[in-house]
Amino acid sequence: MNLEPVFSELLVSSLQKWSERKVDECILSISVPVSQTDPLATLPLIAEKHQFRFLWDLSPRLCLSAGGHCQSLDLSGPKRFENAQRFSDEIFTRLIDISPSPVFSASRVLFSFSFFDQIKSNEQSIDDKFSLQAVLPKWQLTAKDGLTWLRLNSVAQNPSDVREAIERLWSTREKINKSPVRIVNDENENFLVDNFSDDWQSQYRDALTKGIELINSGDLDKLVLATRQRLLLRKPLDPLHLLARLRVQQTNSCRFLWQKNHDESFFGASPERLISLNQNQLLIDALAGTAKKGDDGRELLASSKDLREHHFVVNSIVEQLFRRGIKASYSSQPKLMTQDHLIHLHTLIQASVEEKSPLDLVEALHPTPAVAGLPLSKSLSWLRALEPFDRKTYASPIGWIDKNQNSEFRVAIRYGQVRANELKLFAGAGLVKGSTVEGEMQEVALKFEVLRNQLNLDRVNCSNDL
Ligand SMILES: C=C(O[C@@H]1C=C(C(=O)O)C=C[C@H]1O)C(=O)O
Repeated sequence: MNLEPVFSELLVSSLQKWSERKVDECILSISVPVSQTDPLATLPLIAEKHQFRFLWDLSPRLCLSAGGHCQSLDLSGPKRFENAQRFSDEIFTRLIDISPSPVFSASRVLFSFSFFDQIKSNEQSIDDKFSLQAVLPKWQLTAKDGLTWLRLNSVAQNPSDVREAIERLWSTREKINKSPVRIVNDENENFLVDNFSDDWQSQYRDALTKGIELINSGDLDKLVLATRQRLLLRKPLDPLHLLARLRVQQTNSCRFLWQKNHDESFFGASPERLISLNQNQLLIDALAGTAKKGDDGRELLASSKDLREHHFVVNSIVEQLFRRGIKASYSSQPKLMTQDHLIHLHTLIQASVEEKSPLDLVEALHPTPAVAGLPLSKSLSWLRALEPFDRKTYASPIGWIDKNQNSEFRVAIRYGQVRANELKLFAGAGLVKGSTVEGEMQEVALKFEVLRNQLNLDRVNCSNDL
């Protein structure tokens, strides 16, 4: 593969491929190598005036950032996974990939689902009511193994659209090549918090008490109740600074960002793969059972309550796969996974799949009992009743599908929602037989504390009246 592109050659081959197009509204997807750069640090340059920004950061492995919409779909309702798959399939039939590029830099459709298929009506704002957002980004920057590729997706209806796309790609490539490698480094920056409220505690305590009653009476086997902590920041927050910190603090996770516009975004550092599909290899993380890192997890591995909580998740995932004709393999004993100050029970579930569409799998698995409960539909009704807010995209699938149908979706946990200078952190804990209100309060308080520390959120004043 010749890595150094030549403008005139790119133009000629693009016009040639465009002239062979099979659909009128084709999408040109053109990619070129750029000098090594950090997609996180360079995201403001590619996103420029575009509102939409996305980050998927597994660096030092894959790191991908994206900005702007080439094509997008927002919708709500029970058929959202099917419609999302159709959207993605249609995009890739219209897409003409111009230049050969490494597999890791393939064009991707990006997806964010909300937890429920309808957002609670009292929490909807005009642009906050969708349970699926799908985007083929205008710009995509992908880095892996010391290589970085820039990609532009653009609808081309006539030859001048083709030329214009190549010129834009070329000038952005030059900007990136000329700009020094800027790593966002905010090691020492504190994000000052004017106010943060501990008022989640009393409401959460009540919800936990009711949840434990439901478990003890045998109505439910498991229920994962979540709560949120609201923080008011000194100044509006640029989530990229938070993500740069999470990259240092949460190495064992995928850092993600979905920024709808300048004011509104959500981000997080998820240790939990809902699915990863690479060729025919399917990988899933079952993650449930949490302790503070301290005794190297010996207590956690011996805790019958945590093991039960964990096995509910493993069994449910394996059963969902089996129903779809997929035979999974996994070890019968969980291992430990550490994430900064937290330690979890973890089982890697693997399978070979043939011709499965990624979003069929996401639909089958979301939400797992790691973030909802068992039996599923009863636990979802109880979550609606006991959580006095809408989860929106917390604990929901976020991810991508590439043009080869490779795909990865994470469960959006260790998560915050940003709106101007308000930040809401979300965390949840799983209840099973043997859970106590105090134990689960502590688990969630610990999750909040870890996240606040990682983000360097320093409290200036304390008040309970947010
Ligand atoms: C729901 C969350 O985490 C989930 C719940 C866990 C538990 O209850 O032990 C552990 C990992 C996650 O699957 C969260 O962190 O918000």
